[in-house]
Amino acid sequence: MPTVLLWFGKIRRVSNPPLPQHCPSPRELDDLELLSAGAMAPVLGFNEPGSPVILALPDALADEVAAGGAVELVDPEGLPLATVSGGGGAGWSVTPLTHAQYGPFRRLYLRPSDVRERYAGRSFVTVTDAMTDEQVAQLRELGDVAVLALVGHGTPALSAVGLLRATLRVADLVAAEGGAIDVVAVPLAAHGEALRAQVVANYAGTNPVIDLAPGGAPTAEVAEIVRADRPPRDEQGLVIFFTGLSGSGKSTLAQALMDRLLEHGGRSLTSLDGDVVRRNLSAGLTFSKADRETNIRRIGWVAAEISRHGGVAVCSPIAPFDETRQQVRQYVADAGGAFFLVHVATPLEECERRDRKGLYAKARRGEIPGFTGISSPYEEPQDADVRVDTTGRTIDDALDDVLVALRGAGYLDLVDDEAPGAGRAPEQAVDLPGIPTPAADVADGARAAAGSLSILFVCTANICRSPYMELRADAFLTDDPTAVQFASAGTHGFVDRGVDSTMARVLLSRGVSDERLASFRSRPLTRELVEAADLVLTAETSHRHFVLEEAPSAFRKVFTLGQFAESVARIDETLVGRELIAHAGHRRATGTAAHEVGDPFNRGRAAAEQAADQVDGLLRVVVPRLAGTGRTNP
Ligand SMILES: Nc1ncnc2c1ncn2[C@@H]1O[C@H](COP(=O)(O)OS(=O)(=O)O)[C@@H](OP(=O)(O)O)[C@H]1O
Ligand SMILES: Nc1ncnc2c1ncn2[C@@H]1O[C@H](COP(=O)(O)OP(=O)(O)O)[C@@H](O)[C@H]1O
Repeated sequence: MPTVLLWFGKIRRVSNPPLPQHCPSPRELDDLELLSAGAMAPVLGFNEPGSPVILALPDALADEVAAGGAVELVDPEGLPLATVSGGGGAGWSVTPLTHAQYGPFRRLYLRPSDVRERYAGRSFVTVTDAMTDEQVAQLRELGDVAVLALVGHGTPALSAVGLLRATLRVADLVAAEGGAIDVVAVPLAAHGEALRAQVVANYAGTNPVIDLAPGGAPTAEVAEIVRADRPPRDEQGLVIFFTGLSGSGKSTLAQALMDRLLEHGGRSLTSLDGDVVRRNLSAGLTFSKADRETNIRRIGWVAAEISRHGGVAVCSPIAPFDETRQQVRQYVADAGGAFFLVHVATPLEECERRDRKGLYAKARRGEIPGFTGISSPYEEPQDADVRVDTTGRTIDDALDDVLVALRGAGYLDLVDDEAPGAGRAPEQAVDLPGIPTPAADVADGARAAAGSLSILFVCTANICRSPYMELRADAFLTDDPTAVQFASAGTHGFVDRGVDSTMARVLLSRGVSDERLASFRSRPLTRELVEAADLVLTAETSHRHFVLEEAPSAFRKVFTLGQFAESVARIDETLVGRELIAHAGHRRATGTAAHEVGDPFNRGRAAAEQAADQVDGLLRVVVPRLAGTGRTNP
């Protein structure tokens, strides 16, 4: 009880100096909760030899614990949760003080011993994603069930709250038909299969643990919950973060982007400009390394909160340090937003030539110490979504690079707004997605050739990853070159564009002819294209969700490329072609991060080569098995 704890706390503080306090990361807080409840047994503390359950303390505190002292772990609001102490080789033991008292669905976070007692005699199942029709049917068959929703950091496909809402909805549905079904929240962070099995066993005790059929689209009853939890990219909260030297053009481009966004309408917008923030949120901070870091973290924290609520934040500080930029990226990810990094890569000489505020001249004269680029470092980002050198370019032209990249990534479509073609080359003018494709294109003779399988590859803009897949897949056909027909489209596909120039060079270097490259034209995905294909293979899970929103009934034939490769590898080798697809549709591998083919667009040649290698590896597994149909079932 809180009063008793407070009382104990006072006694201890009177007799001993207060313990140093530390607030663990979200993942560590999940681990702490399970450790405190005995849910990880035989793992009982942090940092035990060979255990993945690690607590990272700042050096001074780690030394304190290693020397036999103790540290108090507190939640983000400062409530003491536990002490860790120990040292020696056996790890750090945890002494619980209290556990979190509130938070959404707190009542579902039960101790394993209570769960074993309360739900004795039931079947146990685990979920990490919204349940599919097949899984719901399975639940109905099982009778009385306890559903363990694994909601710890990095484990579920949805947010913890999203997964619990979706699972409770299904539980209500099934319970209404008579079965007893209860949901338990288990804050198990991603630590690998062994620990997961151990934790589940601790909750289930001697009751049977039943695996639900993997994969598939969420059942219609929870589709709304899933959509709200995992909005499509163009509705997701977004942080557009410009970084670059003073005078590189960050504020100018950010302002021009804001204007476009305002003209376009439909999103709530916040500007966090470097100079403006320094006059308000960060007033009083200097340009020391520590103060710059504080400044950027503040901007990042505010921007992340904006993204949490679905807004768009446009930030334009110098942000010279990679580590701080990564922290901001993490804040935004933790808030469920998307982070889009623009490196305004105008070289120092040009920034200094512009010297709009006369600061470079002063810095050169030594009047401003620690000036970025002159006497203080700027660490070039290696992870920018787009890199723009503004030298010798108009603002509109430079901004276009940002807009094309934003659209390519599926976040915002501002390329073809109310002022079409303004300052833009004709081949960059694009149509909005969703425009129905002409029927002639759908029928497209070769694609629908009778007897041969038609495979549709899908990515975002249909100018980089999916064209690579389409043009490259033939190379893995060994016997009959007509056994399988390959095509591609984009969830936000450009209309009638060629292959991205970097990816085109990679394709050329891998033996695809100039002629084939030249004949490729990009296009947006349509429901008809999905329906006409025997199999749809997407670059990323988000594309798969997009396809399923367009054509929910197609779910047995829509996979990420990586997921299909893994499913195929598990299916008996005698199954090929259409049979293989049908089989995989019922026994699909669960999608994992390793299955994603990330977007190399605008990230340079090395990133394109890397994506190409990944795709080649997957096509090598998939294509010969699909082509098997040409041999066994001509
Ligand atoms: N020592 C030093 N180094 C760099 N910049 C300096 C410095 N002193 C003042 N200024 C002016 O402050 C603006 C940069 O502030 P930021 O908040 O964006 O910088 S940081 O991200 O915290 O490093 C920057 O504005 P921008 O030109 O808009 O980038 C400068 O005008
Ligand atoms: N293509 C371009 N994009 C952005 N700025 C440009 C471009 N060409 C010239 N400039 C000029 O460069 C300067 C950039 O200043 P600013 O946007 O304040 O940079 P920062 O915010 O990075 O310090 C402005 O005077 C702007 O007019």
